[in-house]
Amino acid sequence: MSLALATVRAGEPEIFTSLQGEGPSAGRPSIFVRLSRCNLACEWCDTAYTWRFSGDNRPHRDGVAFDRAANQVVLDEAAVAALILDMPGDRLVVTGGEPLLQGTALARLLDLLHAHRPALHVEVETNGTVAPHPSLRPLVDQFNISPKLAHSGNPASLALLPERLADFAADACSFFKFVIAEPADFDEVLRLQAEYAIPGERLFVMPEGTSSEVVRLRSVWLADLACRHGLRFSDRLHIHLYGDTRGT
Ligand SMILES: C[S@@+](CC[C@H](N)C(=O)[O-])C[C@H]1O[C@@H](n2cnc3c(N)ncnc32)[C@H](O)[C@@H]1O
Ligand SMILES: Nc1nc2[nH]cc(C(=O)O)c2c(=O)[nH]1
Ligand code: SF4
Ligand SMILES: [Mg+2]
Repeated sequence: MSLALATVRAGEPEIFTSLQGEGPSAGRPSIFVRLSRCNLACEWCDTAYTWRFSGDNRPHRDGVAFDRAANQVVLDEAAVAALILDMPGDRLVVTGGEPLLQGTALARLLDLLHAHRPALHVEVETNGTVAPHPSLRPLVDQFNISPKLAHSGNPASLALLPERLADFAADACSFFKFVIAEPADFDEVLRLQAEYAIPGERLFVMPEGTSSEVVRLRSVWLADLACRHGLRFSDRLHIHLYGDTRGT
């Protein structure tokens, strides 16, 4: 089995250390591993290089066809584990692309890592459309679920799957993180919160943006809305620190 990973440059997997920039663990030094491929196609995706291989931006149920574009490298789990174990730290963030599309291979990777680092805390960033593979679920401490709202450009029939959202909403290890571009997007969050009974403690709103200035400008009114509705606010620390740079 092997894993398809995103790259920071041709052939070099995107595995890096940075502060977790978003969500409940923001500010914590973490090792990141970014997998490639996605089953959605958000118009404002800040990592489109992980899935835009074919040039065809329409959402795909089963992900775009793999090809060995410069944006992807395929490695076996043992090689990926060795690269990660070479880096200090007990927190891992698995992201992508949509990492849960490679659930079984990811479970094998986490098994290898846990054997060497039993205290490893694992977070998975996911769009909330894919059920974690049964072998994967016990190996993950925290899911950061970012369901895609209408402004992402994905049809709700692909992006907002009731069964998936209900399962994650019922799981105390899952934290929701909704990307907001306009105040009207907030209304959609409130509807989903009511529909799936997501507690405010596990619901973050986060400004859309890949520059510090845009994130800051959107944060002003978004923070006010979060306060008024008892929801948590997530900044994008890495954007303020490094801008829109691969591997940060
Ligand atoms: C690149 S995605 C990868 C994981 C998964 N595909 C998902 O969407 O959750 C990682 C996180 O970045 C967020 N994101 C992507 N592009 C963004 C943008 N332009 N502004 C704000 N957040 C963005 C996603 O919503 C998600 O929370
Ligand atoms: N520093 C940093 N924090 C992050 N939190 C979630 C990220 C992601 O791309 O999933 C991310 C990222 O790309 N960089
Ligand atoms: S689901 Fe995540 S990786 Fe996929 S297009 Fe949207 S933001 Fe990008
Ligand atoms: Mg990112």
